[in-house]
Amino acid sequence: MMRDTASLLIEALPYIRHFSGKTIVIKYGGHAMKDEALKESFAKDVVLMKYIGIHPVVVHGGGPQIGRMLDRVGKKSDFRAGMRVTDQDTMDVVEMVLAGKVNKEIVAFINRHGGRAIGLSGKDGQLIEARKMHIYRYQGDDQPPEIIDIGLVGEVQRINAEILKVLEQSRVIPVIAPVGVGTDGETYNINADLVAGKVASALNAEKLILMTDVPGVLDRSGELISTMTASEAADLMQDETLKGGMIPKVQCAIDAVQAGVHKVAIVDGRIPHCVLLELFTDSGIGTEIVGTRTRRGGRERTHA
Ligand SMILES: Nc1ncnc2c1ncn2[C@@H]1O[C@H](COP(=O)(O)OP(=O)(O)O)[C@@H](O)[C@H]1O
Ligand SMILES: CC(=O)N[C@@H](CCC(=O)OP(=O)(O)O)C(=O)O
Repeated sequence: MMRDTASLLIEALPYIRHFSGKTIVIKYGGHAMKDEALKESFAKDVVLMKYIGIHPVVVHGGGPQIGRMLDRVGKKSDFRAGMRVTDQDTMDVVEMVLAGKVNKEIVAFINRHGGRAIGLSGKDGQLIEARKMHIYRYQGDDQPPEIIDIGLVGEVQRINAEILKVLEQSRVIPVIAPVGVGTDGETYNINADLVAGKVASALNAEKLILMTDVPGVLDRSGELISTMTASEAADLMQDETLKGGMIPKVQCAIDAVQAGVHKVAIVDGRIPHCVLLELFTDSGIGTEIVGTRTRRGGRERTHA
Protein backbone atom coordinates (compact mmCIF):
# COMPACT_ATOMS: atom_id res chain seq x y z
CA MET A 1 0.00 0.00 0.00
CA MET A 2 1.22 3.52 -0.87
CA ARG A 3 2.28 5.40 2.29
CA ASP A 4 1.44 9.07 2.71
CA THR A 5 4.18 11.56 3.53
CA ALA A 6 2.82 12.46 6.96
CA SER A 7 2.71 8.86 8.23
CA LEU A 8 6.23 8.25 6.88
CA LEU A 9 7.48 11.34 8.69
CA ILE A 10 5.81 10.35 11.97
CA GLU A 11 7.42 6.91 11.72
CA ALA A 12 10.81 8.46 10.90
CA LEU A 13 10.96 11.04 13.70
CA PRO A 14 12.19 8.78 16.56
CA TYR A 15 14.87 7.38 14.26
CA ILE A 16 15.96 10.86 13.18
CA ARG A 17 16.29 11.79 16.85
CA HIS A 18 18.18 8.59 17.62
CA PHE A 19 20.70 8.89 14.79
CA SER A 20 21.27 12.63 15.11
CA GLY A 21 24.93 13.38 15.96
CA LYS A 22 25.92 9.77 15.19
CA THR A 23 28.05 8.35 12.41
CA ILE A 24 26.59 6.10 9.73
CA VAL A 25 29.02 4.44 7.32
CA ILE A 26 27.51 3.52 3.97
CA LYS A 27 29.17 1.15 1.51
CA TYR A 28 27.95 2.18 -1.90
CA GLY A 29 28.44 -0.83 -4.16
CA GLY A 30 29.30 -0.82 -7.82
CA HIS A 31 26.06 -2.60 -8.69
CA ALA A 32 23.96 0.10 -7.02
CA MET A 33 25.45 2.76 -9.31
CA LYS A 34 23.68 1.34 -12.34
CA ASP A 35 21.51 4.23 -13.48
CA GLU A 36 21.19 7.96 -13.03
CA ALA A 37 17.95 7.74 -11.01
CA LEU A 38 19.57 5.42 -8.44
CA LYS A 39 22.68 7.60 -8.19
CA GLU A 40 20.46 10.61 -7.67
CA SER A 41 18.37 8.97 -4.92
CA PHE A 42 21.58 7.90 -3.15
CA ALA A 43 23.03 11.43 -3.35
CA LYS A 44 19.79 12.91 -1.98
CA ASP A 45 19.76 10.41 0.91
CA VAL A 46 23.25 11.32 2.14
CA VAL A 47 22.66 15.05 1.69
CA LEU A 48 19.47 14.80 3.75
CA MET A 49 21.24 12.80 6.46
CA LYS A 50 23.95 15.43 6.83
CA TYR A 51 21.36 18.19 6.78
CA ILE A 52 19.49 16.72 9.77
CA GLY A 53 22.65 16.29 11.84
CA ILE A 54 23.70 12.70 11.06
CA HIS A 55 27.32 12.13 9.94
CA PRO A 56 27.31 9.96 6.79
CA VAL A 57 30.64 8.55 5.60
CA VAL A 58 30.57 6.93 2.15
CA VAL A 59 32.93 4.10 1.15
CA HIS A 60 32.39 3.09 -2.45
CA GLY A 61 33.12 0.05 -4.59
CA GLY A 62 33.25 -0.08 -8.35
CA GLY A 63 33.83 -3.75 -9.19
CA PRO A 64 31.67 -3.69 -12.37
CA GLN A 65 33.32 -0.45 -13.54
CA ILE A 66 36.80 -1.97 -13.01
CA GLY A 67 35.69 -5.10 -14.88
CA ARG A 68 34.51 -3.04 -17.87
CA MET A 69 37.77 -1.05 -18.04
CA LEU A 70 39.85 -4.26 -17.80
CA ASP A 71 37.77 -5.66 -20.70
CA ARG A 72 38.56 -2.57 -22.74
CA VAL A 73 42.31 -3.03 -22.26
CA GLY A 74 42.01 -6.76 -22.95
CA LYS A 75 42.58 -8.05 -19.42
CA LYS A 76 40.48 -10.80 -17.86
CA SER A 77 38.97 -10.47 -14.38
CA ASP A 78 39.74 -13.35 -12.04
CA PHE A 79 38.33 -13.70 -8.49
CA ARG A 80 39.26 -15.93 -5.53
CA ALA A 81 36.92 -15.98 -2.51
CA GLY A 82 35.31 -12.76 -3.73
CA MET A 83 38.66 -10.94 -4.20
CA ARG A 84 39.96 -9.74 -7.57
CA VAL A 85 43.38 -11.26 -8.36
CA THR A 86 45.43 -8.07 -8.83
CA ASP A 87 48.75 -7.88 -10.71
CA GLN A 88 50.53 -4.52 -11.22
CA ASP A 89 48.72 -3.69 -14.48
CA THR A 90 45.36 -4.52 -12.89
CA MET A 91 46.26 -2.39 -9.87
CA ASP A 92 46.92 0.59 -12.16
CA VAL A 93 43.46 0.19 -13.71
CA VAL A 94 41.82 -0.34 -10.28
CA GLU A 95 43.33 2.87 -8.90
CA MET A 96 42.44 4.90 -11.99
CA VAL A 97 38.86 3.67 -11.98
CA LEU A 98 38.22 3.82 -8.21
CA ALA A 99 40.20 6.86 -7.02
CA GLY A 100 39.77 8.70 -10.32
CA LYS A 101 36.54 8.09 -12.16
CA VAL A 102 34.13 6.50 -9.67
CA ASN A 103 35.16 8.58 -6.64
CA LYS A 104 34.87 11.89 -8.47
CA GLU A 105 31.57 10.91 -10.05
CA ILE A 106 30.01 10.22 -6.62
CA VAL A 107 31.47 13.43 -5.19
CA ALA A 108 30.03 15.43 -8.10
CA PHE A 109 26.61 13.78 -7.72
CA ILE A 110 26.40 14.56 -4.00
CA ASN A 111 27.53 18.15 -4.58
CA ARG A 112 25.05 18.61 -7.41
CA HIS A 113 22.30 17.70 -4.96
CA GLY A 114 23.26 20.28 -2.36
CA GLY A 115 25.97 18.47 -0.39
CA ARG A 116 29.63 19.30 0.18
CA ALA A 117 31.45 16.03 -0.56
CA ILE A 118 35.20 15.50 -0.61
CA GLY A 119 36.81 12.47 -2.24
CA LEU A 120 39.64 10.60 -0.56
CA SER A 121 41.55 7.44 -1.35
CA GLY A 122 43.43 5.49 1.30
CA LYS A 123 46.54 7.44 0.31
CA ASP A 124 45.07 10.81 1.31
CA GLY A 125 46.13 11.60 4.87
CA GLN A 126 47.45 8.00 5.02
CA LEU A 127 43.80 7.11 5.64
CA ILE A 128 44.01 3.36 4.90
CA GLU A 129 47.24 1.57 5.88
CA ALA A 130 47.26 -1.87 4.30
CA ARG A 131 49.34 -5.01 3.97
CA LYS A 132 49.22 -7.89 1.54
CA MET A 133 46.31 -10.29 2.00
CA HIS A 134 46.78 -14.03 1.72
CA ILE A 135 43.98 -16.48 1.29
CA TYR A 136 44.14 -20.06 2.44
CA ARG A 137 42.49 -23.16 1.02
CA TYR A 138 41.59 -25.99 3.39
CA GLN A 139 43.13 -29.27 2.21
CA GLY A 140 41.96 -31.70 4.87
CA ASP A 141 42.79 -32.09 8.57
CA ASP A 142 46.10 -33.82 7.93
CA GLN A 143 47.42 -31.27 5.40
CA PRO A 144 48.61 -27.68 5.87
CA PRO A 145 46.33 -25.16 4.12
CA GLU A 146 47.33 -24.14 0.62
CA ILE A 147 48.36 -20.46 0.45
CA ILE A 148 46.88 -18.73 -2.60
CA ASP A 149 48.69 -15.61 -3.83
CA ILE A 150 46.20 -13.04 -5.14
CA GLY A 151 48.79 -10.34 -5.86
CA LEU A 152 48.32 -6.74 -4.75
CA VAL A 153 45.13 -7.36 -2.79
CA GLY A 154 45.36 -5.72 0.58
CA GLU A 155 43.82 -6.05 4.00
CA VAL A 156 43.36 -3.06 6.25
CA GLN A 157 46.02 -2.78 8.92
CA ARG A 158 44.97 0.57 10.32
CA ILE A 159 42.53 3.37 9.60
CA ASN A 160 43.93 6.80 10.46
CA ALA A 161 40.58 8.31 11.28
CA GLU A 162 41.68 11.78 12.47
CA ILE A 163 40.84 13.41 9.17
CA LEU A 164 37.37 11.82 9.18
CA LYS A 165 36.76 13.02 12.75
CA VAL A 166 37.67 16.58 11.75
CA LEU A 167 35.30 16.36 8.76
CA GLU A 168 32.48 15.07 11.00
CA GLN A 169 32.35 18.45 12.69
CA SER A 170 31.98 20.23 9.35
CA ARG A 171 29.49 20.25 6.47
CA VAL A 172 31.73 17.91 4.53
CA ILE A 173 30.67 14.39 3.51
CA PRO A 174 33.74 12.14 3.02
CA VAL A 175 33.67 9.75 0.04
CA ILE A 176 36.36 7.07 0.29
CA ALA A 177 37.87 4.90 -2.48
CA PRO A 178 39.11 1.49 -1.20
CA VAL A 179 42.74 1.83 -2.28
CA GLY A 180 45.25 1.29 0.53
CA VAL A 181 48.89 2.18 1.03
CA GLY A 182 51.59 -0.14 2.41
CA THR A 183 54.51 0.74 4.69
CA ASP A 184 56.85 1.09 1.70
CA GLY A 185 54.33 3.09 -0.31
CA GLU A 186 52.91 0.08 -2.19
CA THR A 187 49.38 0.47 -3.53
CA TYR A 188 46.80 -2.17 -2.56
CA ASN A 189 43.41 -3.05 -3.97
CA ILE A 190 41.04 -3.66 -1.04
CA ASN A 191 37.51 -5.02 -1.13
CA ALA A 192 35.24 -2.06 -0.43
CA ASP A 193 33.12 -3.95 2.13
CA LEU A 194 36.22 -4.65 4.20
CA VAL A 195 37.25 -0.99 4.13
CA ALA A 196 33.73 0.10 5.10
CA GLY A 197 33.74 -2.29 8.06
CA LYS A 198 37.09 -1.03 9.34
CA VAL A 199 36.12 2.62 8.85
CA ALA A 200 32.87 1.98 10.79
CA SER A 201 34.83 0.33 13.61
CA ALA A 202 37.45 3.12 13.72
CA LEU A 203 34.72 5.76 13.95
CA ASN A 204 32.59 3.82 16.44
CA ALA A 205 29.75 4.13 13.97
CA GLU A 206 26.19 3.62 15.08
CA LYS A 207 25.38 1.72 11.93
CA LEU A 208 27.10 0.30 8.86
CA ILE A 209 24.94 -0.06 5.74
CA LEU A 210 26.26 -2.31 2.97
CA MET A 211 24.45 -1.78 -0.32
CA THR A 212 24.38 -4.64 -2.79
CA ASP A 213 22.43 -6.07 -5.73
CA VAL A 214 20.28 -8.65 -3.92
CA PRO A 215 17.48 -8.14 -1.34
CA GLY A 216 19.88 -9.06 1.50
CA VAL A 217 21.33 -12.33 2.79
CA LEU A 218 19.34 -15.27 1.43
CA ASP A 219 19.06 -18.69 3.08
CA ARG A 220 19.48 -21.98 1.21
CA SER A 221 15.92 -21.85 -0.12
CA GLY A 222 16.41 -18.30 -1.40
CA GLU A 223 14.36 -16.64 1.37
CA LEU A 224 15.50 -13.32 2.78
CA ILE A 225 16.94 -13.52 6.30
CA SER A 226 15.67 -10.29 7.84
CA THR A 227 17.66 -10.41 11.06
CA MET A 228 20.48 -12.52 12.48
CA THR A 229 23.16 -12.37 15.13
CA ALA A 230 26.86 -12.30 14.32
CA SER A 231 27.18 -15.93 15.46
CA GLU A 232 24.28 -17.04 13.22
CA ALA A 233 26.01 -15.21 10.36
CA ALA A 234 29.24 -17.10 11.12
CA ASP A 235 27.30 -20.39 10.86
CA LEU A 236 26.12 -19.42 7.35
CA MET A 237 29.76 -18.91 6.33
CA GLN A 238 30.67 -22.33 7.72
CA ASP A 239 27.88 -24.24 5.97
CA GLU A 240 28.57 -22.45 2.66
CA THR A 241 25.16 -20.80 2.32
CA LEU A 242 27.19 -17.71 1.44
CA LYS A 243 29.24 -17.63 -1.74
CA GLY A 244 31.36 -15.19 -3.76
CA GLY A 245 31.09 -11.52 -2.81
CA MET A 246 28.66 -12.28 0.04
CA ILE A 247 31.53 -13.92 1.98
CA PRO A 248 33.64 -10.76 2.57
CA LYS A 249 30.44 -8.75 3.05
CA VAL A 250 29.14 -10.89 5.91
CA GLN A 251 32.63 -11.36 7.37
CA CYS A 252 33.00 -7.60 7.51
CA ALA A 253 29.57 -7.31 9.17
CA ILE A 254 30.59 -9.84 11.83
CA ASP A 255 33.92 -8.07 12.46
CA ALA A 256 32.23 -4.67 12.68
CA VAL A 257 29.61 -5.87 15.19
CA GLN A 258 32.33 -7.52 17.27
CA ALA A 259 34.36 -4.29 17.16
CA GLY A 260 31.44 -2.33 18.63
CA VAL A 261 29.43 -1.11 15.64
CA HIS A 262 25.87 -1.26 16.92
CA LYS A 263 24.18 -2.72 13.82
CA VAL A 264 25.05 -3.68 10.27
CA ALA A 265 22.48 -3.80 7.48
CA ILE A 266 22.92 -5.46 4.09
CA VAL A 267 20.37 -3.80 1.79
CA ASP A 268 19.23 -3.86 -1.82
CA GLY A 269 20.94 -0.92 -3.52
CA ARG A 270 18.60 -1.29 -6.51
CA ILE A 271 15.75 0.14 -4.40
CA PRO A 272 15.57 3.93 -4.64
CA HIS A 273 16.22 5.62 -1.26
CA CYS A 274 17.19 2.29 0.30
CA VAL A 275 19.41 4.10 2.84
CA LEU A 276 16.57 6.21 4.24
CA LEU A 277 14.17 3.25 4.17
CA GLU A 278 16.65 1.22 6.19
CA LEU A 279 17.35 3.97 8.71
CA PHE A 280 13.96 5.56 9.21
CA THR A 281 11.31 2.83 8.99
CA ASP A 282 10.25 0.34 11.66
CA SER A 283 10.69 -2.68 9.46
CA GLY A 284 13.87 -1.55 7.67
CA ILE A 285 14.83 -3.40 4.50
CA GLY A 286 17.29 -6.18 3.82
CA THR A 287 19.21 -8.15 6.46
CA GLU A 288 20.22 -6.71 9.80
CA ILE A 289 23.17 -8.20 11.70
CA VAL A 290 23.37 -7.49 15.42
CA GLY A 291 25.43 -8.63 18.41
CA THR A 292 22.51 -10.18 20.27
CA ARG A 293 18.90 -10.55 19.22
CA THR A 294 16.63 -8.05 20.92
CA ARG A 295 13.25 -9.48 19.90
CA ARG A 296 12.53 -12.96 18.77
CA GLY A 297 11.92 -13.63 15.12
CA GLY A 298 10.77 -10.26 13.84
CA ARG A 299 12.61 -7.36 12.34
CA GLU A 300 11.10 -4.91 14.82
CA ARG A 301 13.72 -2.49 15.99
CA THR A 302 14.18 -0.57 19.17
CA HIS A 303 15.27 3.05 19.00
CA ALA A 304 17.94 2.66 21.66
N1 LIG B 1 23.46 -16.51 0.55
C1 LIG B 1 23.54 -15.44 -0.27
N2 LIG B 1 22.62 -14.45 -0.20
C2 LIG B 1 22.65 -13.40 -1.04
N3 LIG B 1 23.59 -13.22 -2.02
C3 LIG B 1 24.55 -14.18 -2.14
C4 LIG B 1 24.57 -15.32 -1.28
N4 LIG B 1 25.64 -16.09 -1.62
C5 LIG B 1 26.24 -15.46 -2.64
N5 LIG B 1 25.61 -14.30 -2.97
C6 LIG B 1 26.03 -13.41 -4.04
O1 LIG B 1 26.69 -12.28 -3.49
C7 LIG B 1 26.49 -11.18 -4.37
C8 LIG B 1 26.78 -9.89 -3.64
O2 LIG B 1 28.18 -9.73 -3.51
P1 LIG B 1 28.97 -8.74 -4.53
O3 LIG B 1 28.74 -9.20 -5.94
O4 LIG B 1 30.36 -8.62 -4.07
O5 LIG B 1 28.14 -7.41 -4.30
P2 LIG B 1 28.51 -5.88 -4.41
O6 LIG B 1 29.35 -5.71 -5.64
O7 LIG B 1 27.16 -5.26 -4.50
O8 LIG B 1 29.23 -5.52 -3.16
C9 LIG B 1 25.07 -11.37 -4.84
O9 LIG B 1 24.84 -10.77 -6.10
C10 LIG B 1 24.89 -12.89 -4.90
O10 LIG B 1 25.09 -13.35 -6.20
C1 LIG C 1 40.21 -6.96 -3.82
C2 LIG C 1 38.96 -6.60 -4.57
O1 LIG C 1 38.24 -7.47 -5.02
N1 LIG C 1 38.71 -5.28 -4.72
C3 LIG C 1 37.56 -4.78 -5.41
C4 LIG C 1 37.44 -3.30 -5.12
C5 LIG C 1 36.14 -2.70 -5.60
C6 LIG C 1 34.93 -3.26 -4.88
O2 LIG C 1 34.99 -3.86 -3.82
O3 LIG C 1 33.77 -3.00 -5.58
P1 LIG C 1 32.30 -3.59 -5.32
O4 LIG C 1 31.95 -3.31 -3.91
O5 LIG C 1 31.48 -2.83 -6.29
O6 LIG C 1 32.37 -5.06 -5.62
C7 LIG C 1 37.68 -5.02 -6.93
O7 LIG C 1 38.78 -4.99 -7.46
O8 LIG C 1 36.62 -5.22 -7.57
